[in-house]
Amino acid sequence: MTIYQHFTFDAAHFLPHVPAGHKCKNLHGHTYHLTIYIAGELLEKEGWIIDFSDVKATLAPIISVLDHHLLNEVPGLENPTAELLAKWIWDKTRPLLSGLQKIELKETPGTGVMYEGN
Ligand SMILES: Nc1nc2c(c(=O)[nH]1)N=C([C@H](O)[C@H](O)COP(=O)(O)OP(=O)(O)OP(=O)(O)O)CN2
Ligand SMILES: [Zn+2]
Repeated sequence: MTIYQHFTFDAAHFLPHVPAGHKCKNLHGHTYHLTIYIAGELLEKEGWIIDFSDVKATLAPIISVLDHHLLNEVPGLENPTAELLAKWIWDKTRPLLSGLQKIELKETPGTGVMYEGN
């Protein structure tokens, strides 16, 4: 069984490696939508895979590094594309959440990335 939990955070960024004149070279912001998928066995007594509260508590310190910050200043996010941000979130979350299966990160209503660790 797989459960999921949705988070949002707001952050500014610019993309340093796009060609001159590309709009994303300018500082701008997004409301990111992050969905975390966790797979595991149903615990018989509790009737759940993991308490959603525990997932929220695990993600909180990771998201707080991003929320209302300039992503380019976060170590490891000097080129904060959606792809590299998803990988960064995965790399921070995976050691803390053993059943982590997939993350989805939407940068705009119509664009985003899915990452399963490879
Ligand atoms: N593969 C990727 N392409 C782009 C990324 C990315 O992370 N991965 N990022 C950007 C920029 O961050 C940009 O802010 C997003 O631009 P865009 O999709 O054009 O979004 P808009 O809302 O500005 O689109 P409009 O159609 O102009 O409203 C670009 N590409
Ligand atoms: Zn952007």
